[in-house]
Amino acid sequence: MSIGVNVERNLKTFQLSAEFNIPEPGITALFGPSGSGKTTLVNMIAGLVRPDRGHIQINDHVLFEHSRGINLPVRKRRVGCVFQDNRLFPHKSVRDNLFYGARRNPHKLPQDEQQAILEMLDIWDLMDRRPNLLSGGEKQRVALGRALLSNPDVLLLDEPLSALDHARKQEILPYLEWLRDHRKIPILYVTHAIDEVARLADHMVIIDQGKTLATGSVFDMLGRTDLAPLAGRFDAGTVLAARIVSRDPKAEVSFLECGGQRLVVPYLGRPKSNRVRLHIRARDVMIARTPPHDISANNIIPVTVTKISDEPGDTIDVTMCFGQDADATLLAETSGRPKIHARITKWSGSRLKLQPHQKVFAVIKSVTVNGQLRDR
Ligand SMILES: Nc1ncnc2c1ncn2[C@@H]1O[C@H](COP(=O)(O)OP(=O)(O)OP(=O)(O)O)[C@@H](O)[C@H]1O
Repeated sequence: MSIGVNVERNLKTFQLSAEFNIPEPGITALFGPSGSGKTTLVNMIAGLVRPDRGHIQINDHVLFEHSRGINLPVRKRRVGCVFQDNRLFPHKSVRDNLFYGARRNPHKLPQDEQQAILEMLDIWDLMDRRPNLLSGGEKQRVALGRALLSNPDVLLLDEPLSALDHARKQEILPYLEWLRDHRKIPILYVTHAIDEVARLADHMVIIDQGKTLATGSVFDMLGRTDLAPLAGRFDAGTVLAARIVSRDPKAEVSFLECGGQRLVVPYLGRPKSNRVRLHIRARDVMIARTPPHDISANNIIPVTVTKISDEPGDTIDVTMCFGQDADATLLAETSGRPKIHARITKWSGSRLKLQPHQKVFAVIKSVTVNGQLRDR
């Protein structure tokens, strides 16, 4: 499964010219500041806005191709959409909303897959209610169910959680994780929230002022310190893949293994899977020349400095790879050895006399590590 997008559109005060390919299933985060063109792009894929030029393709299914005059209507695109404002029919029951698109769809989902989706979304008790009697989180679950039951080739989620409070977001996120891990369809997920990107996404497309700025794996993109200034929202950090080694419920901590190092994080209470994805913000990482003792921080990782970016401002971004062996820097480039980023003041950097290839220690408080379970 793949999505290929290469489109242009002139909207008088705004020019969109974006190009990206999403090569495999999984969640691709479409990330960018307000007004950068994310919703316009989603609307183009959905068939709600017509590009001036270019093409949009899902696998070998061409949705739009200017040069050949192809512009499929919305109902022929096999695209499922969930918007921030859910757009449920207020006069229809949850059941009728759910099956609205599916009834007229010639590509119906098999009965058992429909059941699996309804089970997963846990909406049996809501079936006869009207949307005005649902909570925000319940409405979004129904909107998600309606999109999935239409058996789409691609799912477009345009800030589906942004109108929800923290508790309701936590209610929906596991459903999105289920989708990511169990449905083999590409999902394009528009969000402003970097913690959602770190938790859910496999790939990232970063868009600014109507242009694609960068695309790549979420591990690479979140570590790109050069993208940090993007509207002040792109809070650079590190996403690491780790494995749960053991847990201590009494001490309320979990012990993980990542790149040959042990990491301690707050207790992860959902041990369904032993894989975990960690998000560590660059500003939460300290650097020490010698291993500190008698310190509350639980994670003191021997690392080697690979890069120091010295940009205007009072901070520097230091990239370090795990390990202090002679060829650590080389291994980080060639064998995917984990890297970690720290943002420290220039003053600290010069005090520590930091330079590339230097052996130092990355110090991370457990509580600043955001750990999320993942099946893969
Ligand atoms: N129909 C239109 N006519 C003219 N300008 C438009 C039209 N639709 C969108 N725009 C402009 O295009 C730009 C991009 O808007 P868009 O809604 O795609 O951004 P966004 O990245 O989704 O923003 P947000 O995160 O705030 O939702 C904005 O400057 C907007 O005013």
